Amino acid sequence: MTLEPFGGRLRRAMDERGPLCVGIDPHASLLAEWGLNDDVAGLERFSRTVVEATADRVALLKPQSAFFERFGSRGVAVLEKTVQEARAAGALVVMDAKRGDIGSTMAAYAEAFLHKDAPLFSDALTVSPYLGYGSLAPAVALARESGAGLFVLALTSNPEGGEVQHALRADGRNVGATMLAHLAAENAGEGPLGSFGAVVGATLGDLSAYDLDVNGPLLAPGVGAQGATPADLPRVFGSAVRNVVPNVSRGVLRHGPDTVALRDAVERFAREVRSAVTSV
Ligand SMILES: O=c1ccn([C@@H]2O[C@H](COP(=O)(O)O)[C@@H](O)[C@H]2O)c(=O)[nH]1
Repeated sequence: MTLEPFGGRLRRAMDERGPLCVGIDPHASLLAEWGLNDDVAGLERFSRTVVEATADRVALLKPQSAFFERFGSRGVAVLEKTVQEARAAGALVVMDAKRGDIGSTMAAYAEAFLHKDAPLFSDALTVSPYLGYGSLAPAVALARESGAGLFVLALTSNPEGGEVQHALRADGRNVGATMLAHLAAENAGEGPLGSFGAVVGATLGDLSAYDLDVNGPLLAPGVGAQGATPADLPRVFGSAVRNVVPNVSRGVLRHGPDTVALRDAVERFAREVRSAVTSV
């Protein structure tokens, strides 16, 4: 069965549930805070708890692959289960694996995450365009075929990102802006929202120098532990805020393992994001 394109599914989820992405980032320190061992059983309990507490109420869940890969093949097995259970419970899943390579290898990464029969199939995948945007072509093609989406690292939330993303090209445009322009071209004519989004940090301050209107979603990490707040979103994103899905990982996860406390934290962020977005 072919899925409806990711952009349409995400738009609906954002409208119905509110535009919030909760990260599943099983840091060793969080496992300890939750009273869990830093092992595969702890990883599994942590991830299942987050899915049970949140998957029926948030638009997007974002497992951070690194924290699962840390445990080798058994960690990846937990990641597979986490994705499948989150999707079965009604959330869209963006796999945060930030893959990027030459085109022929990128095709294999795409098969791993975006082929509809892959064990790790996810509704969307984060990808790095820093081997050249064109190197992502196999992932774009397979995402279109499967009804999945991509989130391309354009302007990341970390302060070190600027040395690459703010670098000026010969035409005077910077690298981050160039990635946004590629995405606008990818999403041209798509509705209600294109499936090819950008990662743009909520921590970056005023982005009015950029054309953020890529007709696709803007995944905005940085809210919570990295210091940005929902109230910052209109100032950072301007009118593009209507397509922003802020990500919160540690800001929610630190309220676990109690399910009610996790849900309360999600509701609080969701309410604040809704009110910030509708103020524009
Ligand atoms: O620019 C980026 C891209 C991805 N991330 C990821 O988002 C979460 C943020 O976690 P917090 O605990 O809310 O800080 C994490 O998985 C990062 O790898 C990002 O922060 N910035």
